[in-house]
Amino acid sequence: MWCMIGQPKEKPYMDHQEIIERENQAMRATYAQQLRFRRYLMAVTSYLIGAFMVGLLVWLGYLTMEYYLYFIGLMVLINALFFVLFKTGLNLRFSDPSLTSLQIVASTILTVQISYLVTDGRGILLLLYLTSHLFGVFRLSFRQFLLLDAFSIAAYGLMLQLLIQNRPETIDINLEILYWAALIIVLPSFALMGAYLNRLRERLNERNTHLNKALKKIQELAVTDELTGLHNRRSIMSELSKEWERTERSGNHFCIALMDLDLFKEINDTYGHHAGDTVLKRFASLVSKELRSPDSIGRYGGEEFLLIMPNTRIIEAKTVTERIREKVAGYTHDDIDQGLTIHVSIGIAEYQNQSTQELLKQADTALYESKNNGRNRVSIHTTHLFD
Ligand SMILES: Nc1nc2c(ncn2[C@@H]2O[C@H](COP(=O)(O)OP(=O)(O)OP(=O)(O)O)[C@@H](O)[C@H]2O)c(=O)[nH]1
Repeated sequence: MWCMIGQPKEKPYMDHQEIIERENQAMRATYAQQLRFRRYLMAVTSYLIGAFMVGLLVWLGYLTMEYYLYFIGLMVLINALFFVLFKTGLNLRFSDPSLTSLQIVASTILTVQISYLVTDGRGILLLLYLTSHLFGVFRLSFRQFLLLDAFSIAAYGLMLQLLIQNRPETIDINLEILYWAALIIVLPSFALMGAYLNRLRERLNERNTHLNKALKKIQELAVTDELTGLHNRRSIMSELSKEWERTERSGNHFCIALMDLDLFKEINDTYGHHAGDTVLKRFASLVSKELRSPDSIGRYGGEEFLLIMPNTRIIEAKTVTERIREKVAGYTHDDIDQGLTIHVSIGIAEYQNQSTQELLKQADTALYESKNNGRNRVSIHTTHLFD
């Protein structure tokens, strides 16, 4: 959001940019949640592959059907739990809403149990540890990864200890230690890969933030008058079109005012261009302070400004612009010259179903009248008003 001079800091309504920004945020949040759910579905797929592999062990006679059903039951339970967490949005209450660590812990516990229950073919189950840890590569920090690795290695170690204690005759101890050593070696390498991907992701995020900032700045520059900080001509004309469309739909009223600094050329000629610029900036600031939040003001030309007053009848517009005129006239630019005052001539017109061009022309005619009648005054364009 860019900041126009004189716009109140806290607005009682959301403007167009704020609405867009909020919509974007909501869209990003929805997209992130969809992405998490897609990753969860990937995890479900890897569970199914796991179920198939364990099924092969059953077929080979290394695991009883009873234990296999226990494995399938637990697998369904775990996945149903995560499904509910993602679908109800409860996952958003966790510090990591992707629940990556939790999912890896759950699948590790399941795999360790099956590793304990099989009578042979334990080596194939090592692949399940690796696939579950693969998911962490996308998400976890190096530290989180190491913690998970430590957990998995310790769980496997504990399982091994129980095997040695309870069924030493069914295992080849050297081979089992070799499996464990493989885990100890391979899992930390995943952590390194994860850390590398994390760094890449961070760099990408930084670059994105940078680009977003640059884009905002460009958008800001595209609509802002550099000198005064008000809307530039293109932007205020676009505001006028929007107000015209809004009012046409709602059947409400709005007014515009063209404001032109009086004898401004003399300021430039007498005090220099820099002093002229200072006066323009000050004028912008003075006027902005007098406006209500729905009003918009922009620099229409060199020392000419266009004010749009939504939901306003001509009598109210007259009151507002008279107040502006008085404020401007009452300000002394002592830093330029002791007691120096600048005046503004104003022409106002009310929307009466005419086109924006016609409306501008009417305000301009009224402004011309103010100039002709001695300047420092507000004139109303009255044609059509009482039709
Ligand atoms: N300092 C400065 N002067 C500007 C800028 N844009 C326009 N001007 C000057 O504004 C002056 C406008 O002069 P005129 O159009 O003759 O109008 P005026 O002197 O205000 O006389 P009236 O409008 O009849 O009261 C010109 O001298 C322009 O050079 C600007 O950005 N900075």
